[in-house]
Amino acid sequence: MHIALIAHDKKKELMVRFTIAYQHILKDHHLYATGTTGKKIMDATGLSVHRFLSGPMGGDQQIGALLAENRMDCILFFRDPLTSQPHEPDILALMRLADVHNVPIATNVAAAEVIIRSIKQGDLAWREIVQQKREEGEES
Ligand SMILES: O=C(CO)COP(=O)(O)O
Repeated sequence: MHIALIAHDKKKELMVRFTIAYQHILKDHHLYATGTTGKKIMDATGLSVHRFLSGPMGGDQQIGALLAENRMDCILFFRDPLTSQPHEPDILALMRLADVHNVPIATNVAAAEVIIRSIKQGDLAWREIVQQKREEGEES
């Protein structure tokens, strides 16, 4: 499973604690993150994370590009709804693309816990079929 991890500044500590708690599941998947979030996760857990640019510099858009190609299977995005973000349009675009492509997206830790447990149970295995179809389409 290709999993994107993103957290706004006031939610980064929560994301770090989340990734420590679910490290035993996350370690079996391909992890991606925006720049600062990814660094904090790697420092705290030792997990291998592919880091994109920092969110305000275009990291959300880079993850959005993978979503648009159906190369991302779920997004765990701990948003801060109480602080305005300079790159709000990028954030909205990311969430829109998740809806366009039916990619599960959690925007808070409670939803992220549901998604991570369902990944463990294999409930998102249907995403592998989506990926397979995409790869077949690329070959033809
Ligand atoms: O701003 C973000 C998401 O919108 C997160 O970016 P950073 O992980 O680089 O702080």
